[in-house]
Amino acid sequence: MTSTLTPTLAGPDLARLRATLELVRANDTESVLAAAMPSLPPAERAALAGRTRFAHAAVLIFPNSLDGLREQLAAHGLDVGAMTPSVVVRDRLSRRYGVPAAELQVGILRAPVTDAAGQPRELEIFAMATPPELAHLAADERRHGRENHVALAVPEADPVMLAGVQRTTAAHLRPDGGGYNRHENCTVLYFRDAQHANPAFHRLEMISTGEFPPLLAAHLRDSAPGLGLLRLLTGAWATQAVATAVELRLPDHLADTAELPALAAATGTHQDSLGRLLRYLATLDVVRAVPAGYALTELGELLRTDVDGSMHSLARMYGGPFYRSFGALTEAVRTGEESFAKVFGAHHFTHLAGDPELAELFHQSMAASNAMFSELTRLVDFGAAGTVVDIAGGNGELLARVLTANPTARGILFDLPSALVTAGPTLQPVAERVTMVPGDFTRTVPGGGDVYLLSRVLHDWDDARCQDILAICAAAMPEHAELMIIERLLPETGQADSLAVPWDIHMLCNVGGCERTEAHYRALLATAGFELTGTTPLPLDGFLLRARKAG
Ligand SMILES: C[S@@+](CC[C@H](N)C(=O)[O-])C[C@H]1O[C@@H](n2cnc3c(N)ncnc32)[C@H](O)[C@@H]1O
Repeated sequence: MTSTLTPTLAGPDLARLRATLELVRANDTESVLAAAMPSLPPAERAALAGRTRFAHAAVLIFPNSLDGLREQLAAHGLDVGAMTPSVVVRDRLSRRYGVPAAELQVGILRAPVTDAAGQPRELEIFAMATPPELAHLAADERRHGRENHVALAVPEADPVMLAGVQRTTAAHLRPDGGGYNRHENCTVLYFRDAQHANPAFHRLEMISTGEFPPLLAAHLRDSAPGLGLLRLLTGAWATQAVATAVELRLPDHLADTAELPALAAATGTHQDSLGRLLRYLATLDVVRAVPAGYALTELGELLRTDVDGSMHSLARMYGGPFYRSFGALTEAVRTGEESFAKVFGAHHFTHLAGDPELAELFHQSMAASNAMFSELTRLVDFGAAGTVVDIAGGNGELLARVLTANPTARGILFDLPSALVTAGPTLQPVAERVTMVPGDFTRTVPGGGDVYLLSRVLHDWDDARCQDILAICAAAMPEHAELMIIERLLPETGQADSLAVPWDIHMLCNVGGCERTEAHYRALLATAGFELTGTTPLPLDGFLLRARKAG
């Protein structure tokens, strides 16, 4: 049945059409990318612009009828081609509003547009015939602009290039479905930023000639609502799977055999269950499947007990005591007091003092980040230092490295007695040049040193305690001595992806301390009469902060 209605274009739709037309005229590929993904770094934006081309911007309008719409649009200066039916937008509207698809009539019209630089682009117009009973749908869509999008063509897509384009985009926008259009032989990937301030950029469409089945399947999988959340919610399972593997010394045994029966025998485990654990560990990139069974990945190698930089103690701490205290994180956030003390009945270091085995495990686990220490000894020449005093130096891992790299330097390891008893094996190769001094840094620290190290100590404490520790160091340090602090630094602005951010929560939960920005440390140092003289990055998001007494 043909409608005899003359379509009327509502004022708001005309305004939205004009705004979209203006957007097409005013933009090029780079500016569309900049607007759609403001957090995309300029170098990546330029690379993406080199592989894509701004093709069109789209808007959905709501005339009362689709018949004669071309003529209506022409009367408003929009020269559109023939209308084709839209299945994708119709089905999305049908699902969104619970209206049977058969009751919705949606067409696509395209108007060629030339941008300011003379480049050919298009205005894509989706039009839904809107009888009065669908007016609510039109009002809601106009308000939220959910079907607005900008489209980029990927002219010479190949599987590797398109995977890079997809990954780069997905780091800034959420994958939001897509499909392969057999008639036009093109693959379309949708991305979404529902919070974008400009509704025109709520959706981004990437159109590539050709069919890319594995890539499209992965994109559709990532598009499922809740997938990211499921990954977050199962993070604890990953922690426990790794901790269990380490508890069973599985990484050590995997260094000898790949076969499941032999692994089950060596670890004293139920073979089928061990197989299931290994299959899960493979998805976490800790092991990989090989013809005979499983082998360690590069990451898994770090969980062996006999490798330099082993993280096996850290896995036991994070899957053990710290796992239990994280279970009470809500309490820490509620009160601002560390949950470790609630769970174990005493502050972290008091608890360790009464449990030598746990103290040993903790100090070994601190050594898991010794990549920071190797870089420090590479960056700093301690040759002329004379005496290096490591304040709260734990089991001596850092001091041993400093003295090994600087054969003329001498060292003092200062820490609580419970820590010093764990230091013997670590310091053994440099034992002749080291003095161990037990003590409490809230009372005194050794004087007469040339370099004072404070590695990962200040983040254990609140500002008031840090000021005390720094003041006690200042009082003990000769005028010429240098203070070297190793800490992670919170980003000064924004949400930069720094390990300091999760570790700040770790500090809240386990010791009642916090991570800080560089400015925060500068201010703390100033209260004790120190001047920050330099900040140098170290591996694992660590930093070396160098300070001297202000003149
Ligand atoms: C996080 S660990 C850092 C260890 C080492 N500096 C490192 O970077 O691996 C903190 C150290 O502070 C020590 N500590 C805690 N309270 C102390 C106190 N009151 N006096 C001296 N050392 C203390 C602990 O024993 C522990 O070795």
